[in-house]
Order: sequence, then C-alpha cells, then structure tokens
Amino acid sequence: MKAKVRILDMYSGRYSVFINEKEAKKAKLHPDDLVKIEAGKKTVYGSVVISSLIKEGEVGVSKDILQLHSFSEGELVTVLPSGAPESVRYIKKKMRGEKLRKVEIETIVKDIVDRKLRDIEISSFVTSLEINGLDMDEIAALTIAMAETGDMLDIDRKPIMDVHSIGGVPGNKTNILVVPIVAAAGLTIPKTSSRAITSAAGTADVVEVFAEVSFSLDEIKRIVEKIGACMVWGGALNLAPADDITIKSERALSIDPTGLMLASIMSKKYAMGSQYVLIDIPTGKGVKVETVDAARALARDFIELGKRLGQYVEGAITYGGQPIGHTVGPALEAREALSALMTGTGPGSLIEKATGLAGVLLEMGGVAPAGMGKKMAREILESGKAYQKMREIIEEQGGNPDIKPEEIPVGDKTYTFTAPTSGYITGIDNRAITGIARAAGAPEDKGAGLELYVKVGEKVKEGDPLFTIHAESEARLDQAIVFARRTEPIRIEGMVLQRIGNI
Ligand SMILES: O=P(O)(O)OC[C@H]1O[C@H](OP(=O)(O)O)[C@H](O)[C@@H]1O
Ligand SMILES: Nc1ccnc(=O)[nH]1
Repeated sequence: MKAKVRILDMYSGRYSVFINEKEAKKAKLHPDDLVKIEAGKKTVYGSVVISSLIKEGEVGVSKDILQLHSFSEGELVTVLPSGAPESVRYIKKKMRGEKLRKVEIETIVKDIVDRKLRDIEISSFVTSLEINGLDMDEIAALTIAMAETGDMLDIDRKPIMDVHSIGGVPGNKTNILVVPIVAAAGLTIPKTSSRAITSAAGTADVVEVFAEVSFSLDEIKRIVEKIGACMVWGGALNLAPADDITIKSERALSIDPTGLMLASIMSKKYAMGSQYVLIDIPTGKGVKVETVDAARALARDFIELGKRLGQYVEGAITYGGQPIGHTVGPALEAREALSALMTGTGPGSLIEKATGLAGVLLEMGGVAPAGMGKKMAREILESGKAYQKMREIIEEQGGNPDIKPEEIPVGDKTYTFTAPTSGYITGIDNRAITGIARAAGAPEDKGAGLELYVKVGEKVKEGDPLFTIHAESEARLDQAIVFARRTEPIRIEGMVLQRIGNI
C-alpha cells in the first residue's frame, strides 16, 4: 500500500508502524506483523500497530524510527508485508547447539541493525548464546560484523588507549577515575561505555548524571582531539549499533552471555580505533566470573580476540567479591566518583582499583616505567591533575565543571537497615545489592540506589546502620525494602538475620 508518513510524537522503545484499522484489513496486516517501509533508496522495517487514530492513506511512525532514518511529514512511502527474516533460521541453528558460519553471523547482525529481527527473536538469540556459547571463530565474526555495520572513528592521535570492564560488580564507578588519570598523563583515551546490563548503573548511566553522553562521531573526534579523552555512551553513536539493541534484551533478562560480551566490548573498541586495551575482569561470588581460573581463561579469550583485530589487549583480574566503594546507583555513584577525583581520596577499594588499572594503562602506553604505573597514577590523582582533566571532560560534554558532589540530587525517600546483632560482616551479596538498587528504581531513576556503611571484615554493633536505600518514590522505596527483606544482602557472623513467620 502507498501512504503518507505521519510522525507521531511518541517513543515506544521499538520500531512501530501505525496503520489505520480499515486499511490494515484490506492489506491483510495484523498487529505485530513485520512490514517494510520503502521510500526511494530508504528501507525501514517495523512492527504493525493497528489504530483508528491514523487516517486511511497515512502511515504513522514513532520517533524511534527517526533516530536512525529521516522521514518527513507527508512523505510518500510504500508499506509492504515482510516475511520472517532469513536469520531466524540461523538463530534456530544456534539453539540446536550448532556452530554458525561467518556469513550466517553477518546476516543475523545485519538483520538486528535493520530491525528485521524484533525483541522476541533477539531475546531468543541472546538466550541461545547463553546456553550454547560461541567459539573464537564465531566471536571474531560477530565482533567484526557488529563493528562494520556501524561507523568507525579515526582519531588523529596515537597511541589510542582504552579500558573496559566486563561489569557485573555493583558500584563499579572505577573507570570514571581511570579515564581522567590516563588522559592527564598525556595519553589518548576515547572511552565508550554501555548503560547497565546486569548492574544497577553502567558507567554511561553514571556519567550522564553530570554530563551529556550522547554525541555524534564528529563531536567525539573533536572532543578527543582537543582534550585526549571522552566518556560517552556507545549506544548513542552509530557505533556497533547491534550492541545496544542486544543489550536491551540482555538487560531485561539480566544475563550477559560470554561470547556476546566479548563481541559487545571489543566491537566498540575496534570501531573507536583503540590500539591498547585493558579489560577489567571483576572476579568473585555473585559476579559474571566467579573463579580466578575462569577469569584467566576469559582474559586469554580477550587477548586472542584482540590479536585477530590487530589490537594489543591485556586483562586485569580484579576483586569483585563485594561492591566497589560505598555507593550503588547512578547519582550516588556519581557523587562518590566526583568526590574521589576532587579530594584524591576515597574508599580503599575504589582508589586501589582505579589507580591499579590506570597504572597498567600508563605502562602499556609507555609513559610509566614497568612497575611504576600505579605510583604515577596515584600521584596524578592526588595532585588534582586527574580532577582538572575531569573538569575538561565535563565541560566539553556539556556539563557544569564546577559541580560539587553534594549538589547532585539523590533519591529523598530513604530507609536505613541496621544490624540486628553485633558481629563481623562476613559477606555482602552482590546480586542482592544490585536487586535492591534496581527495585528502588535504578538505573532509570538516577537518584535511586543505596549507600553502604560497611564492608566485609568490619565489626558492627547491634543497631549500627548497614545501608540506606534511596528512591525517588515511596512505591519504589517500599518495593526495595520488600526485596531487601526477602534476601540476605549483608551477612553478619553468628546471627539470625531474619525469622520467617508461619502465616
Ligand atoms: O555491570 P553491568 O551492568 O553488567 O555491565 C555494564 C558495564 O560494564 C562496562 O563498564 P565500563 O564502561 O567499562 O566501566 C560497561 O560499559 C557498562 O558500564
Ligand atoms: N556485554 C558487555 C559487558 C560490559 N560492557 C559492555 O559494553 N558490554
């Protein structure tokens, strides 16, 4: 059918195509059918929504589509039904545990980017990878396909450094310190991050609290060539565009299949032209990698993948047995990271990890002698040079460089859990902490999350505060309290944390 485009002032989180009820009947289109919209050389795929709000002769498109494809109001287009994309067969092949060929992987990625595959099929793909995995040939093909279906950045500086965490550990605001330390030493580090996948706050969610994170590739090039660094959201760019689409399914399921994680991270690094990449692998109970042996194997996979992409990669196995620092959730983490940069001090876990990782990068980039990187990183942090660089990054990214941590608003609906007995903290459950912060509204509600007052090994007296939940609404706060009561986020030796009544 031929129709005139009507741009609808709405975001549905997917590519929705609105068609008048009578016209849909005539064209034999049904809700959620895949259709193709053609206009000249432009082809866009979307899912049908049937509505009498749309007049006959019109086709409504939600603004999601306009983010990647330009349509003008009233533009004449052709709407045609589209059959199941070819890549569905390959997804089923992976479901059966078979190895995929390069061309099959390329087709899946292309169909993801073209939106021929919808959420349900993408979730099936993600699930099949969680269950059946990918070998290194498949991972390399996936990584390159993810990068090459988007734009590639060419920064006129050398060497290009990068750091990326596989994530999973709550409170991991570490790279917000690492990037300015490394850039303050004169190295170039165009950092891209994703939003939260399994956690309550991805680095992009945290940085967004005090600066913008969505930029075009040209803007990024300008920023990085001027100040040597950026901290941006990968999903905002047409940079490995399949990544952010698959991440949506991963986030809904709270899973991050290993092969897809390697491709997700390394496709972004490849597209940014990174030459020296450090991968942080938090290891411990309740995170993505639980044992040091598994972390070593993963580091080797990253190194091998880097070789295939022409990148020098190192891995850092870091302690992930409990949250990093004392805060979890975008605004609370932004406060903690900013404060550490301003004062040069902060929670031991955060400072140790940030200076340790930055130190490795300083050595990899040849600005610190072997074994001296961490000391140099600490000096840069303590001298305030990292904070100065951070101010430049904030300013270039449209934020207020004078912002103080206490000026960042956090959720004002709070509830504090206290120690029901005296003892030692013998464990903090990473998954429960993330679950509480998410139940409180993180990462979408920036002010939601929690502040932890204790870490493993510390002594507490009965009645001492353990953690405070922050939420932006009473309903979310109640949800988080219920979640916290159902789990055992903080274990104190020799105590009964809760009694479950027989009602
Ligand atoms: O913890 P979860 O949400 O699973 O993993 C996602 C986080 O891990 C990475 O961290 P970084 O950007 O290297 O600091 C991603 O970019 C993202 O911020
Ligand atoms: N799967 C991923 C984990 C961490 N960071 C990413 O960008 N992607």
